[in-house]
Amino acid sequence: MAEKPQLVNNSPEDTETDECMSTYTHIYSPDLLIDQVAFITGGGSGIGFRIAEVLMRHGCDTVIASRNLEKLTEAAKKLSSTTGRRCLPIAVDVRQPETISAAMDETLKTFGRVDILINNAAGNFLCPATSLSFNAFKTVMEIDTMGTFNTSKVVYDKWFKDHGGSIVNISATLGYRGQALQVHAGSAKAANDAMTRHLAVEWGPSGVRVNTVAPGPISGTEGYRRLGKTSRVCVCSLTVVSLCLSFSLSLLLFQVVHTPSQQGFSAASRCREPAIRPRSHMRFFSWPAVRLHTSPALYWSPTEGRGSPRPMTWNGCWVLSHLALQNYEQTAPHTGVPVPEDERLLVT
Ligand SMILES: CC/C=C\C/C=C\C/C=C\C/C=C\C/C=C\C/C=C\C=C\C(=O)SCCNC(=O)CCNC(=O)[C@H](O)C(C)(C)COP(=O)(O)OP(=O)(O)OC[C@H]1O[C@@H](n2cnc3c(N)ncnc32)[C@H](O)[C@@H]1OP(=O)(O)O
Ligand SMILES: NC(=O)C1=CN([C@@H]2O[C@H](COP(=O)(O)OP(=O)(O)OC[C@H]3O[C@@H](n4cnc5c(N)ncnc54)[C@H](OP(=O)(O)O)[C@@H]3O)[C@@H](O)[C@H]2O)C=CC1
Repeated sequence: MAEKPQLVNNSPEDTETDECMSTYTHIYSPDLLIDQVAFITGGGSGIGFRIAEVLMRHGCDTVIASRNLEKLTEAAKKLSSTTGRRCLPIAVDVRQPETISAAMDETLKTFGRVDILINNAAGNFLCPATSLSFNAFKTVMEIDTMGTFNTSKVVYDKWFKDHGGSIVNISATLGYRGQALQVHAGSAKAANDAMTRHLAVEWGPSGVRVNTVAPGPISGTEGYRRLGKTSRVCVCSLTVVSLCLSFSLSLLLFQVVHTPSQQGFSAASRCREPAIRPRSHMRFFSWPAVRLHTSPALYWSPTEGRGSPRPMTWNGCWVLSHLALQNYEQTAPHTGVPVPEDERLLVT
């Protein structure tokens, strides 16, 4: 009889810095992305850095692209020495399509292919609308929204159009209900969410999947630091914050590798209770709350439907990610063993 599939629960340590994790437990095969190539904007820090690390730990080579080449070079060294995979740092301003175009040329020359695009680069700061200059609003729209379009279009034209691929846009939940001091970032991310749906429909026939992951506040990141102490207390008052940069791990891998068709997966959350402990997340995300939609976009919205956003704990992300995978794939990660419907929420 096949061994009963179980999810492991080995959380990595929390960290406040852009260092690779000192230990790592694979929940999927280490070879899952072997010899694939990911182009990650903003991959030199924060969430983008962690995404690069996780993909590389599964056999992927990466390009990390942003404005600060010194920072990228440092990050690439850390990533390569920890994972044994290649990481190419390239200076890019996503507001300037010609820099992205040159970066793609360099990527194809070095690696010969691109399989995954992570649109993670963004800019944000807290500012009330009344104090926000026209240029400040425009700057955030240009980095977050134009930047996402620019990069997607260049990568599509130069490679995905003929070879297919997977685009994952890093969004944010702050615009779902409206947050003070965030009209610029909320508007930009909302536009990106719409862009995700449109491009998924248009480019699906070329074998390109376009999805969104929308995190709530993630501690240990620049975005989180920029909230400032007072705002952090407002946002996090009920929750023990823990780093969950690794949220990207299983969910992104699941998305980029396992979603078989143009139609993606929508994990629309409806949180009705304090979601602090993993068990809450289990109920919260239990079937059929995690459900398949015909929408091509994936929205992981751990704070949607709540009065105020709260940081997702690592364990919550862990559970959510596995639920997403299990419910969609109906197989256990790593083993491929089919998961009986009544046993899909196993967590050890
Ligand atoms: C009473 C209420 C109490 C509490 C509030 C409660 C809740 C808080 C609200 C919501 C929080 C809820 C959840 C949020 C949780 C987490 C965050 C979620 C999402 C995070 C999204 C992110 O994107 S995080 C990414 C963070 N990292 C970065 O931003 C790094 C990159 N950033 C930059 O490079 C710069 O900061 C930049 C974005 C400004 C771009 O740089 P550059 O191109 O060089 O532009 P500049 O020339 O410097 O500036 C352009 C114009 O913008 C104006 N500006 C710049 N900074 C500010 C600022 N801090 N405040 C206001 N305006 C600013 C600048 O002056 C320029 O405008 P001019 O008119 O002067 O030209
Ligand atoms: N932190 C959080 O709590 C949350 C974050 N997010 C999203 O996660 C993503 C990462 O944020 P986080 O890790 O916090 O922040 P970081 O500041 O670490 O990441 C943003 C990255 O974008 C790059 N970048 C900024 N502007 C440009 C540009 N014009 N061209 C190219 N690259 C650029 C920066 O590098 P460089 O300076 O070298 O250009 C930086 O590496 C963002 O999309 C953010 O909106 C969403 C919800 C919550």
